Amino acid sequence: MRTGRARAPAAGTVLNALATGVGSAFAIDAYTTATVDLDPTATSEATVTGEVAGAPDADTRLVERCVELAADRAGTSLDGSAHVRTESEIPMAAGLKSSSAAANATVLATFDALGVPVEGARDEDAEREGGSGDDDGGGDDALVTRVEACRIGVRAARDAGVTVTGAFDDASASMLGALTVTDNDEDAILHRDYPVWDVLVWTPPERAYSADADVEGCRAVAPMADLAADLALGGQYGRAMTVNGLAFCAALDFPTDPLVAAMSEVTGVSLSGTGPSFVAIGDAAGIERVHETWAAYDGETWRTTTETDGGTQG
Ligand SMILES: Nc1ncnc2c1ncn2[C@@H]1O[C@H](COP(=O)(O)OP(=O)(O)OP(=O)(O)O)[C@@H](O)[C@H]1O
Ligand SMILES: O=C(O)C1=C[C@@H](O)[C@@H](O)[C@H](O)C1
Repeated sequence: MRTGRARAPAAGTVLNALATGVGSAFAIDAYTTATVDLDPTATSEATVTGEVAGAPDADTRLVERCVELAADRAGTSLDGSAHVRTESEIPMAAGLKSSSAAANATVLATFDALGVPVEGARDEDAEREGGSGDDDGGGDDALVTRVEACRIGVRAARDAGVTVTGAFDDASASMLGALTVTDNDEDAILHRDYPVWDVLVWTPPERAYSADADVEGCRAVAPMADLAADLALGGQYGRAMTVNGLAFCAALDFPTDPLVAAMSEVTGVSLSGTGPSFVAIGDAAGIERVHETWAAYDGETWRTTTETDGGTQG
């Protein structure tokens, strides 16, 4: 039996990509951990099974597909059985990129089990991969970069049907850490930065699966998404977030009260992903004032910070 482990962080939204294909997200300090057990004993049919700790009915197709695709990339055929188990601090289908974190952690854990180190400091990854959707490994097939590992998880998410655009924005923020702006149609990184913020998250009790989101409604706010993209590419992440929040709350029929209550106290505030969570970024004092207001809402309100390390093996 060979066992591999890895973890990857959740993320919050600067810009939802459902309107135009351009999106932006930043990693936060909450994690999903994956453990992959590979039993090489040959069976008549190789099996990959999945399990989500605390959620026996969860759909495990995403993480199972991640194991298959990572093994393919490593040139290993899964003749025996493979089992992946995830444990997560991130609520599922809450807008906090649980699917990206689970996919990234599983791909990294599979490579860990196979003894394949995933290369690349975060800046090297961004430089090597910046702007190119075609160059998957810097030209060296033996080398797996973190961006390539991330693209494997994005492909698995598309295969499993849990995403609309592939969500390379969320996946790259989770895998590389810090903040990315991406073109999800090309799976390309357009911009990268390392802001340090206090972060407030409100997660209402309901859940919203990204694959069920009203895509036509999101496309209708494309002019505001273009404005948010210009702001984010110019480094004005907070203003981009708040424009995004107003536009996508309108498009997806979420309340704007949490945004209005927060926007004069913080640097930026938005609906995260396709909801229902909201995220605010700013300094500690402003975040604490908004915390007092959001704490009265139903569900969980919690403080965290930006995360800059991204996914890690072992
Ligand atoms: N911890 C996990 N382990 C295994 N699979 C997971 C895990 N978290 C999420 N998933 C998969 O992702 C799906 C949820 O995807 P969805 O995109 O709706 O959630 P999200 O990533 O939290 O939301 P958003 O994209 O709005 O941030 C689940 O149905 C499951 O297939
Ligand atoms: O499924 C998708 O393609 C996406 C889902 C949300 O997280 C969005 O925030 C993201 O930009 C794209």
